[in-house]
Amino acid sequence: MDIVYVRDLKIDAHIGIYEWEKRILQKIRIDLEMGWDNRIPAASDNIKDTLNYKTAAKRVVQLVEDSHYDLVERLAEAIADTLMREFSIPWIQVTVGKPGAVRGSSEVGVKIERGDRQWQMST
Ligand SMILES: Nc1nc2c(c(=O)[nH]1)N=C([C@H](O)[C@@H](O)CO)CN2
Repeated sequence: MDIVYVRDLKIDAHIGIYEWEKRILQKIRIDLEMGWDNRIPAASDNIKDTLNYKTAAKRVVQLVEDSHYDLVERLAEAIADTLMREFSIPWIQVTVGKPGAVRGSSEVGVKIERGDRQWQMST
């Protein structure tokens, strides 16, 4: 399966389980790996045939900025669900990281995969 990806997308989010976290914005970091048949836009050279990484990234920024979840697990699920539904993505991997949340670690977070990884591209 081909992939369209967005790496190291940094967004200010309301996220966290503690009261003090609910009052502040924290930087989170997002990686997306999205399954797509890239042979079609490669043949047409037309943006309409792509999974447009700019549009997808902007949708994630909007979703994160409009949300306030406790857990990174919940946010990762919301991102996966929204992108799969709105962009007809067959398989997605979403990483949500909180840099600096744990002393001594550069980043903590979750990585989830949703959809059909065996999805076959049309021939
Ligand atoms: N698996 C998780 N563990 C923790 C989370 C989380 O969202 N998922 N969140 C926190 C706190 O919000 C922490 O980031 C504050 O520093 C702790 N563990």
